[in-house]
Amino acid sequence: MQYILAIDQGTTSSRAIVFDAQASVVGTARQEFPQIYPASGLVEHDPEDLWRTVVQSAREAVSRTGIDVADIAAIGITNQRETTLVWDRATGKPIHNAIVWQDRRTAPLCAALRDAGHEPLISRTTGLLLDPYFSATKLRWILDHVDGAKAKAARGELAFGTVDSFLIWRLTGGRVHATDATNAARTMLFDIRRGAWDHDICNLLDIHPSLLPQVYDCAADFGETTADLLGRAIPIAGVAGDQQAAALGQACFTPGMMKSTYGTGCFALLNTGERVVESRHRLLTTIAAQIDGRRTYALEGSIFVAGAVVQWLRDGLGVIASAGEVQGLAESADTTQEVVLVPAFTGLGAPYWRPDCRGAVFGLTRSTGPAELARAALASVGFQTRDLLEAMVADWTEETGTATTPVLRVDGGMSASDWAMQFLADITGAVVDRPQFQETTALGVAWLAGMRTGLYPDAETFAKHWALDRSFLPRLAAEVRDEQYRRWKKAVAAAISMENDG
Ligand SMILES: Nc1ncnc2c1ncn2[C@@H]1O[C@H](COP(=O)(O)OP(=O)(O)O)[C@@H](O)[C@H]1O
Ligand SMILES: O=P(O)(O)OC[C@H](O)CO
Repeated sequence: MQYILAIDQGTTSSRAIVFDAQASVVGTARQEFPQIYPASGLVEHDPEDLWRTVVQSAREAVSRTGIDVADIAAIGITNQRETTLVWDRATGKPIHNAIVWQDRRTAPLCAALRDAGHEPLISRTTGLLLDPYFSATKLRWILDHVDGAKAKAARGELAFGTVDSFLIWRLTGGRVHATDATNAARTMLFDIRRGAWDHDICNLLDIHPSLLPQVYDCAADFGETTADLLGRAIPIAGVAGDQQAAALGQACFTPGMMKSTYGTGCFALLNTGERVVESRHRLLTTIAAQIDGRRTYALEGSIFVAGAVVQWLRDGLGVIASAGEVQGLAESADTTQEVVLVPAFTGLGAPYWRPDCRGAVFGLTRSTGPAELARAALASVGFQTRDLLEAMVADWTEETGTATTPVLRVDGGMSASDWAMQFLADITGAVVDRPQFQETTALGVAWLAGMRTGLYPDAETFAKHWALDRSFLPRLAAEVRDEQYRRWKKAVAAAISMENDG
């Protein structure tokens, strides 16, 4: 028993990685799947695409390594969070496409709940804000819009879950309906202090308790896969939302440590240890991990569009053929043009929380071209991170009484761009550390599963594996940095002022 199979079901692709006993990668496989955009602000995934790509990539990763399946000690599952599925318990078939975390269709319901004065209870209990980002209102939407769903839910015939739950259900042949505390913390139905579903919020949203999965530690017994999937039953021993898993993979085990992941979106997590820090600056409070029944917490800043802006340059504008080309194009930009791009394609996340805001570009001239747009696109990710970092430092300083800017441990597809990472350091004034090993999300959940099965060591020993690839130091003078940031804030304010204005 010397391998761990990590499944990373992300927003744009499903990945499977086999790790050996030293937590080194011995095999990987990845499959993309289609994004479904039914209308502006709406994003769905076909659940069968999620399932198919997970199974295929797991099989491919295992067969590429040539290892004996009997040597896989356990599986770890990490996933895009908040994305909401409801399936029929009898057939295992979802009753609607998965509604993806980016989807804004429940903005009116969130606004109605806010107007009715429910936000304080929800924030205090769940650590979240009333935003369509989270699962609860998406679940309500499915129950309200699928014929017969409410009656079936009342009869206990339906199951709700985030992607981890759906995968666990399918992998175990419908025997286990479970999730872990980090995923539960993203539903807006979970009391993060008590570590239990909150009856008041469930009642408020009319969510029948039979819909909800059992909530376990991140390293726990989540059942065994059916033998037909990989040739042998394998225990599922670790589960965590992908951003929490990345924080573990980045070895952010100590309060004050921070990671920032640049995938489709950007998610920055600051470890606050056992403290539940209530943000005064519109960040989220979330469960960072639950191990041996002990919960640790994080402050989180969530940005909906990071690498997705590069995808837009590639697929929407067609100015690059692959994501890797964006840096060269950005470097060729005329730097005297001060183009600012606010990529609010699916609204603005932290700290603005404006689901109805849409993107905008400022400073266009007759000679603005693809290079200037590419530069502005990469820069927008740095500016958005500064928004988060300012809020985080303020919250953490108020909590601890010490003002320090944390080092940013970065990862995710976009962190491959040296230009973007240097700009990030320049505009935030923070040191940006990129590790050698980039699959931190898979590594984090592999650690949970491996620790549970006795293959991997405790956190402290595991943290020693973290190795630096490159450190980006801030080079801009503070006045220049602040002037550029001031223009960004003006651009965001202008984009917000256009909200609902066509
Ligand atoms: N060299 C690069 N420069 C900038 N962005 C990149 C680069 N390579 C990938 N990306 C972006 O990173 C994202 C993919 O990162 P990944 O961590 O795989 O995301 P996810 O888990 O959300 O699917 C894509 O949005 C892509 O545009
Ligand atoms: O799949 P990713 O890497 O885009 O992460 C998505 C987040 O979990 C959404 O909260």
